[in-house]
Amino acid sequence: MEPQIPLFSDPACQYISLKDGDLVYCPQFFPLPEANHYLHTLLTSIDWQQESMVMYGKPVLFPRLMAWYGDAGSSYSFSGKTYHPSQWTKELLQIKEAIAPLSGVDFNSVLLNRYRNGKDSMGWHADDEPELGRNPVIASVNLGATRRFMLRHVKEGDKFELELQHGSLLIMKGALQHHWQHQLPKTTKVSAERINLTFRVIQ
Ligand SMILES: O=C(O)CCC(=O)C(=O)O
Ligand SMILES: [Fe+2]
Repeated sequence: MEPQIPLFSDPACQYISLKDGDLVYCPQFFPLPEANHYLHTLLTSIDWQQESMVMYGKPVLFPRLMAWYGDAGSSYSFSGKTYHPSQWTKELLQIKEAIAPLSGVDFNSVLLNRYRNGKDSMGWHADDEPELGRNPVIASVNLGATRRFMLRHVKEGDKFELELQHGSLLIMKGALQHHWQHQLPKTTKVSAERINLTFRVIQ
C-alpha cells in the first residue's frame, strides 16, 4: 500500500487505521458559529434536486436531495446518470480551502446530500467509480443533525461506525473504497436536517 502522508497531523483529529484503509475524523473541525453559518447558507443557496433512478423499469426517488458542484468539466456518472457540476459558490470554495491542508488534496468537485430527516438515508456503497481513480481521498463535511455512518469490509465482514456530528470532517483514504462499503442508515430518532458534502477529485 502507498504511504499516505498528511501535510500536518492535527491533535484534534482521530487517526483511525482500518484493515485496507484509513480514516481521519475531526469532530469539531469547524467552530460552531462557522458550522451554523455554512448549514444555514447551504440550505438556501444550493440548487437542491430530488433525483431519481430507474429500478425494474420504474423511476424511484432517492431518499434525499442532491446537488453537484465543481470545476467545469468534472462530470460524474452515478447510478446510470451523468451529472454536470454547477459552479462553485463562495461558501463551497471556503470549505474546500479549509479542508485542503489536512486532506493534502486540491479537490475539483463536491457531491452534496441533504437528509431532510431520519427517513432520508444512503444505502451500502463504495465511492469507487472509475473517474475517482485508485485509492481516492474523499473528504466528507457534516452539518446539522448527528447521524450514524457505518462501514463494512466487503470480504472480511469487519464493521466500524462513527456518529458524524455538526461541523465535523471525515477523510476516507488509502485503499478504503476498494475494500469497504459505507452507508447512512435511516433512523426514527432524528427529525432534524443534515447536509453532507463529499469532496472528490474527478480525473
Ligand atoms: O452522508 C454521508 O455521510 C455519506 C455520503 C456518501 O457516502 C456519499 O456521498 O457518497
Ligand atoms: Fe459514499
